[in-house]
Amino acid sequence: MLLGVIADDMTGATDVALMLNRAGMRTIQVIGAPSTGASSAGASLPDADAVVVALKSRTNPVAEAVADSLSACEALLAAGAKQILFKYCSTFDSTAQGNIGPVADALMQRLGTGMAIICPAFPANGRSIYQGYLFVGAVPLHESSMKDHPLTPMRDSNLMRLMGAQTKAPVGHVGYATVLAGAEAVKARFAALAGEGARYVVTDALTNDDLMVLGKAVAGHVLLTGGSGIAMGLPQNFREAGLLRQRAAPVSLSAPKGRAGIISGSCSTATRGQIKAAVAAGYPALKVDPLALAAGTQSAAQLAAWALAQPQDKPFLLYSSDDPAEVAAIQDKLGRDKAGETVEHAFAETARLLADGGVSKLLVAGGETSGAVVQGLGIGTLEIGPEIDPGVPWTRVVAGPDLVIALKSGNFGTPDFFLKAWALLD
Ligand SMILES: Nc1ncnc2c1ncn2[C@@H]1O[C@H](COP(=O)(O)OP(=O)(O)OP(=O)(O)O)[C@@H](O)[C@H]1O
Ligand SMILES: O=C(O)[C@@H](O)C(=O)CO
Repeated sequence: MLLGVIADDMTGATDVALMLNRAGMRTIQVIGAPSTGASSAGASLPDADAVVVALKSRTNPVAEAVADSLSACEALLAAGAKQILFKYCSTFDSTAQGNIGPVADALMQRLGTGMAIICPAFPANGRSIYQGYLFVGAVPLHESSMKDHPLTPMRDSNLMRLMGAQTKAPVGHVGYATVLAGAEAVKARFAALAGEGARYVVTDALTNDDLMVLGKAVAGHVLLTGGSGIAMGLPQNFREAGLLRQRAAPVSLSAPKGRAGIISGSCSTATRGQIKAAVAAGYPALKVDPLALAAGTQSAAQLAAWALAQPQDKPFLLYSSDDPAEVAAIQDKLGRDKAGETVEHAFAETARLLADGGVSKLLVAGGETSGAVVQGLGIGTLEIGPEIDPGVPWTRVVAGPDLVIALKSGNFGTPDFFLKAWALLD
């Protein structure tokens, strides 16, 4: 293994795995922190150029997030990783308590390094950094829909301040003019900032070319932190060092015979648009009611039975997705956590019943929903397939039931995502 990645959520993990796979690294995603009890922790990881460990550490208690990230790091190092990337969200999802700062601090200490880059930029999905401010499309992060995120509301866009609130370590900045001047200029700026005592460095990046420059500049860094964009330039470093052969990214994936379906617990604007398009295209669709689930008048068994009874010419769609006012009303009645858990639990159980019933091609929308479904299906390892849209690949289950599955971040994908994804399957 060349590169080890620790991702703080499930869909973020497939996002970065896709980025590496596209750039020519054979990448495997494993679910959960591998056990480090045994001295041979790395032996439990699959053989690949890059391994992405998908954690659920974005919003859990800080101590747990740190412990899981360190376990993952240990296993990746034991398997031979030469560089570690801590992957968080391209919208820097976190609070003043963490978990980005504390996890990065712990990894920095474990890896014995004095500096790490901070780069959530992902231009293909509209995330760019200028003067250290993170933008989502045309607006600064704190003006985007992330300002109202239920768990990690982002009310500032300045990455130096956001990171500064989560760590005691000084945070510096590499401006855009330096990035435009190339990798050597960036390296010189890193050295100057290190001399001034900086331990984290926010880097401006507006385009994929900028990410390639930054990727080159961090070739010698043992720890990187960022979104999937910063992974773009890393395979080339390994190739130039003679450690990686040229390899074409997959353009399709052969899927096992069986039914196709969609499960969506994501309530994002993007997902709701994608559901609208699927319903308009005549996909059989059933809206799941969290209140009925909580009251026991709707159940996973009923959802699965409905889905398996639908004609097979179009994928079925099970969705709890709703607009913010409806979600707020349900949260008022059930409590926010109970509402989320009720839906996630139902979808996890439904997915298990669907796989038992012959479903072999599944699209899942939403990070938390994906985590629950992957757990419900007992998936241990995923191999990365072709890109459906930036940040969202098809994957094949390697350890677990025989199926192909795509895990879509709430905010990702074009409006016809649920319609076009199937064309990439053989
Ligand atoms: N109708 C609903 N009312 C209340 N909560 C809901 C409803 N539908 C889904 N949920 C819950 O809302 C949460 C949605 O989070 P999820 O991470 O799956 O989607 P997302 O936030 O759009 O995606 P991402 O994290 O990838 O951006 C889940 O906990 C889900 O169970
Ligand atoms: O970086 C992103 O935006 C995504 O990979 C993600 O982490 C969504 O949860």
